[in-house]
Formats: sequence, C-alpha cells, structure tokens
Amino acid sequence: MLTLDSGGRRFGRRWVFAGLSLTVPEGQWMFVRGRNGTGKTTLLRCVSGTLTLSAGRASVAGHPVGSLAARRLTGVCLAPEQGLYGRLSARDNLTLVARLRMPWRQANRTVARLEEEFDLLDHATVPTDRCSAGTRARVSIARSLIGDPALLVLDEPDRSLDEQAREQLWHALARRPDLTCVIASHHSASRDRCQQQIDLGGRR
Ligand SMILES: Nc1ncnc2c1ncn2[C@@H]1O[C@H](COP(=O)(O)OP(=O)(O)OP(=O)(O)O)[C@@H](O)[C@H]1O
Repeated sequence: MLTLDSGGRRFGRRWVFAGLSLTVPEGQWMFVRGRNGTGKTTLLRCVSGTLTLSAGRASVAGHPVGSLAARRLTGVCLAPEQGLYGRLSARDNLTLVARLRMPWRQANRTVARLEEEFDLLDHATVPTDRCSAGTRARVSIARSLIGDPALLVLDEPDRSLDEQAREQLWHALARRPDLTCVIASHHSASRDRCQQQIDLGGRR
C-alpha cells in the first residue's frame, strides 16, 4: 500500500533522513520510533504528502505521494491536539470535513458513528478550545478516519490519551482490517501493537 524508495529529506544542508526504503503492505501497521528530533514527523509528513521528499520516491497504492489520487486515499493526523477549529465543537469539526467529502446524510451518519466510536458524545457541542488535550486528540484522530482512508498516518496519536482512549484507538484501527497505518510514537506499548517498525535512531 505504502512504499518509500531511497527517500530522503533535508532542511538546508542537513539531511534529516536519507536512503530510506520501506514497504507497508495493505492492512499492516508500521511503528516509527526514534528519539526527539530524529525525523519521525518529517518522515510522516513526507509519506502523507504535506512535505515533499528531497530525494527518492514514495507512493500510495501505486500513486505518487502528493498526487490527488494518493491524497484521496490518505488520512492524516499530524498534531492530534492542534489543528482543530477551536471555536467549533467536536461535532462541527467532524461535520465540516465529512460534508466536504460526502453527501450530507452519509456525512451525518459518519459523524454519529465516529462520535460513538471515540466517546465524543459528551463533548459534541462544546467548543474544542475548551476541551482537554485528550479530547481534542480523539476528535483529530476521528477526523482523520472520515472517508475511510486506505492509509492512515498518525503522529503521536497516543501522546495525550489515557489508557481507555488508547484502547479505543486500537479498537478503531482493528475494526478496519484493510487499513494500513503508519504511527509515530514514544510509547513502547504502541510498538507492540504494530506488525512492523522502523527506528530512526538516536541515543537511548
Ligand atoms: N521546517 C523545518 N525547517 C528546518 N528544520 C526542520 C523543519 N522541520 C523539522 N526540522 C528539523 O528536522 C529534525 C527532525 O524533526 P522532526 O520534527 O521530524 O523530529 P521528530 O522525531 O518528530 O521529533 P519529536 O519526537 O520531538 O516529535 C529536527 O532537527 C528539526 O529541527
């Protein structure tokens, strides 16, 4: 589903990563580990198409990352506690994206299902800038699943989640057996859930 072939990204003269190749088959989850600053977010941005590679190629289901076809297949949650419309409720944040992607009846059904799945009903009408970091993270993760992406890219989705919310996340992923995931995290328990891992290194 996702392939990266000799991928590299540099900022100025400094290469964050280089010569990196990986393949994540459909339905598998890849864990990305590494110390702070080793390039996890940069890698996730490159495979989700929000940042271009400086070298190499990446594709999603054969479509070059960044192309419209690849973007349609990709769900992204890069900063789970940020990036929501703070004045809008969880429901409105989800509905806004769902209505851009699908007819309104289907959008409403999708949002209702995600609210239930991520335990958001109590926060449905509260502006998200008044919600906790963990609640905002759950909204962001739910939002990235709108439209049933084939590839889901999650950057530290578990950072603000309590144990119950982490379980909800893993159940949500498991409920979608064809979903391919790339997950960066500092939690070793999350690593154990994934079939593959890549270590970007750093002193331990
Ligand atoms: N836009 C940018 N311009 C210049 N340097 C950048 C930029 N974005 C990231 N970097 C640098 O790239 C390196 C990797 O950053 P990145 O955020 O990918 O690391 P990370 O592994 O996700 O870190 P953390 O675990 O702290 O989230 C860092 O040295 C960072 O300073």
